[in-house]
Amino acid sequence: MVPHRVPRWPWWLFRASPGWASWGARRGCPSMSSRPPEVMLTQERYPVRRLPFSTVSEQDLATFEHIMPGRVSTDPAELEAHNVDWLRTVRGCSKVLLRPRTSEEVSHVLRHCHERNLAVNPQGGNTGMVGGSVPVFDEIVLSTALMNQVVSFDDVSGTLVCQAGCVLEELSRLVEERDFIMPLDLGAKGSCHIGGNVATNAGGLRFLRYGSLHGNVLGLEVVLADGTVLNCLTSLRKDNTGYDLKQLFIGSEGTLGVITAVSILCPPKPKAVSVAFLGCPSFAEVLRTFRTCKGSLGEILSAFEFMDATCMQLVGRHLHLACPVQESPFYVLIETSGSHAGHDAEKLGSFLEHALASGLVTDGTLATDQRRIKMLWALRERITEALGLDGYVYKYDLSLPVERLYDLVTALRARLGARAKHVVGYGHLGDGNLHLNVTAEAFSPSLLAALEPHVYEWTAGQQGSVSAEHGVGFKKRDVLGYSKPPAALQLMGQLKALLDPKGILNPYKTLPSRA
Ligand SMILES: O=C(O)CC[C@@H](O)C(=O)O
Ligand SMILES: [Zn+2]
Repeated sequence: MVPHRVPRWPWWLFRASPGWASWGARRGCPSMSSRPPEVMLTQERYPVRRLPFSTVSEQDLATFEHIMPGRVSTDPAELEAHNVDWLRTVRGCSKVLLRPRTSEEVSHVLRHCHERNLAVNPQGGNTGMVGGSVPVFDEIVLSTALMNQVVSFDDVSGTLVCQAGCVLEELSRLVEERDFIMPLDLGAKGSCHIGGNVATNAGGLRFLRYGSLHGNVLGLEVVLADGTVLNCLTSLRKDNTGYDLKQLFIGSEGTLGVITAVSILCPPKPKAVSVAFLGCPSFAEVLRTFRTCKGSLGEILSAFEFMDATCMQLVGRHLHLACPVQESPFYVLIETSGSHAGHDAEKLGSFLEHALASGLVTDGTLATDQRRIKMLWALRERITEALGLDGYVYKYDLSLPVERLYDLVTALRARLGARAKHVVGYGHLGDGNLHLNVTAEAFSPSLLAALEPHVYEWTAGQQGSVSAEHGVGFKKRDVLGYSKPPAALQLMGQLKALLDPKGILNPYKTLPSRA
């Protein structure tokens, strides 16, 4: 059985400054008695200027109402949740929320916005990490929430075709009932939309086994800035007819077009899943364990995650999750997924025996039933949540050579000393992806100055990437130069100008501000 993991980000546990719990920002939020301080407006915290877009007039509202009767909102209370990111770090001041149901409606909206020079912020589940899904100023929020129809599922090929607003967890349930799984899984699956996943090229926990959405997405329907509907919603495995245009929109964060439907390839559901949670005496041993594990487990290895001792302490302190093995400097979570329980158990058993005997790991526990698998995954998946309860969090999502993955964490601890509350490293080691998080009592410009550009310079020194899987959004747009050459950035700007000449789609995101 595929483990059922934490269903959605527990948004209410996050805080943007110490001393208060986040309030009312997301769907399904419980009512809380005291209202927390508002998140600072992005335009106040960051040096960003509004571009000369038009502002929405009564006439525009009437046009939208005509396009989608009853699905145009100007209610400030309703807009609040769409203006603030789930980490409660950025906030726009949009006055209009549109909820189309069809790509035709999206097309009519964009045609009108293009003519009128109105900026638009496409929004899925608003679960992003880099401020890409909320307006910076007063961009119109174009939500995919009501575009939630499954079009078809082919249980021979495993191809799912659905609208962009389908929630990942609901799609997972649907395909699992038919003995398939979604090729991606994220902690945010209870809220995130498949269109948002594709627009941000979300990575997640199944990347090691099934690869990126650039490989799993077979086709897309996209509405361009001028309202043109680009129907590339093919379900073909092979289609070598010139430029693979859909790839342009995967990871473009709604800056080149609005994804309205997706055709995606789902792998067969593994018949046997096991999870081993192991303690390692040092990072060198974590690396050796990874190497050995790849060699011994081969095709059944489906995840190799790691976390350091501080992460474990924080999930213990803030979430009361108990460490299932002896305390260790590092922990790894290894998942296997295969088609034959006996065969997988034999392979995993001999790998674990070897790892323990040779001192690669000092202690470990193995789960094969769904309840324990879920428990072990929670230790890794809920680190973000524990960090959110620790204070203000500075987040870095880096791609690095796996041998150097932890060096920056150690170096930063020495560099920051008592200025940081905690410096932790965890992530998708199997993908060379480090989540470096630094917590502090509150946001401080001087701590930020100690972190940036140092973290980015260090990453560039390793030929790494400043965004492995979280994307660029608003927060990382001015550090792209650390990972991309000027000619690549120039070409990105040219593509943007070609597809969205007025720059109305998700402005202030993805492209450098001085492009
Ligand atoms: O909070 C983070 O920095 C990472 C979140 C997510 O990508 C994860 O892998 O847990
Ligand atoms: Zn991650």
